[in-house]
Amino acid sequence: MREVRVELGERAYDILIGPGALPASEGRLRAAIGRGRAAIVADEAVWALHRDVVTAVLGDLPIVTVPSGEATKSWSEYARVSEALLAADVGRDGTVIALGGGVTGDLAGFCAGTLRRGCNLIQLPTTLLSQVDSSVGGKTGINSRQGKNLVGVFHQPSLVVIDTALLDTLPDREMRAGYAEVVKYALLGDAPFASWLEAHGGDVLRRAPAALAEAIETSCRAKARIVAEDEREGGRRALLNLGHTFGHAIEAAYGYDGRVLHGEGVAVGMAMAYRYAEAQGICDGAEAERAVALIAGGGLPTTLGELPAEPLTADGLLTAMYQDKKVEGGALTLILPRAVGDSYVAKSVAGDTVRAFLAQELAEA
Ligand SMILES: NC(=O)c1ccc[n+]([C@@H]2O[C@H](COP(=O)([O-])OP(=O)(O)OC[C@H]3O[C@@H](n4cnc5c(N)ncnc54)[C@H](O)[C@@H]3O)[C@@H](O)[C@H]2O)c1
Ligand SMILES: O=C(O)C(=O)C[C@@H](O)[C@H](O)[C@H](O)COP(=O)(O)O
Ligand SMILES: [Zn+2]
Repeated sequence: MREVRVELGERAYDILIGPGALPASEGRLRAAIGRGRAAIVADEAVWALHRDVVTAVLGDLPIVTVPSGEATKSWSEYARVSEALLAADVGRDGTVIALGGGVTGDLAGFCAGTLRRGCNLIQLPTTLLSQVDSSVGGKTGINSRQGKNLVGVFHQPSLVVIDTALLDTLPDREMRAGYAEVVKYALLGDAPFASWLEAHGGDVLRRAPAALAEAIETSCRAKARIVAEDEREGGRRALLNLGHTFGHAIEAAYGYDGRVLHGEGVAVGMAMAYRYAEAQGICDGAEAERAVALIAGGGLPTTLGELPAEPLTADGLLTAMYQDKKVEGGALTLILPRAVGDSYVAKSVAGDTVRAFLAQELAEA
């Protein structure tokens, strides 16, 4: 089994990666749970598919299932799940075990972070996206009417167990959506990884075990390094948001109804960040082209025109972008690429310039 440590002092934890990592980690899971009461919060589709392997390892714990899909990151599910955990007697010394993709992990993590002012959290991610990104780093939360992830807390897990065998049942579209976040690590700061993905991305998407484990470990190492340097996004962690200011605005415009998945919004958002940077003279055209090709090579959309028909407007998208948590002093912050494998945090980005860019993107869609 591969192991990655997130070096966060007294909140440090391990990420265990591999096919069969879940059954192989029984002892580590029991130690992480300790003596308090534990309960599982599970995506209902994942529970139906994988309950046997989970109960074989964890026994018959109280289980709270949540509906599959982004709409679950809501106030109503936050209230319902929190009440169910309290009813199951999960104490401050207790543990919430999140089983599912990023939706379940973000929601269950937020419940754990606020239940009795914070209890233990274990992440058992079951999508490629959650295995390379959302289960690590402690960002938890829900969406609000105003936008994406606007209510939440930083709450680190005490253990992350990534059983890559669980991906065998993941639909191909979800594999591609998770691959967008894999490509993100390459684009934001790892040019050799970009070259590796150009050669082996197809193997990752086909779930070839060696390529999959390599991509997941490389992604988790990249995220662990950045999170250890800047846990609460005071600076460098914002790089992990490459493509997300555009992407979150796109997701909001589609109403979180499943037509545009998070990874798909991020894919288009990253391509837009490269085109924006090229238009501003920050990034060379050939580099932007290479980045967009890497994203498209994963079977992902790179333009607004490839998304389902929806009456998007530049003003609507820009308004959503101003809900971004990176806004400072009323001005946009964007993660902008200089090249493949090199991006930086750009503050005080002029809204008018972005509006004109959005109008251009929509005109070409
Ligand atoms: N906290 C973070 O740092 C962070 C990072 C990236 C993304 N996110 C969030 O993660 C969410 C997206 O997560 P996601 O892409 O995992 O989506 P998801 O949780 O909605 O899961 C995608 C779909 O796959 C199904 N599924 C999950 N595991 C399966 C399996 N093994 N077999 C079959 N089906 C399975 C689910 O039922 C669901 O329909 C977004 O809300 C995004 O904002 C958070
Ligand atoms: O962990 C981070 O930091 C990230 O930005 C990872 C992103 O992939 C993820 O989508 C995150 O939830 C976005 O964070 P937000 O702060 O923009 O809500
Ligand atoms: Zn993301």
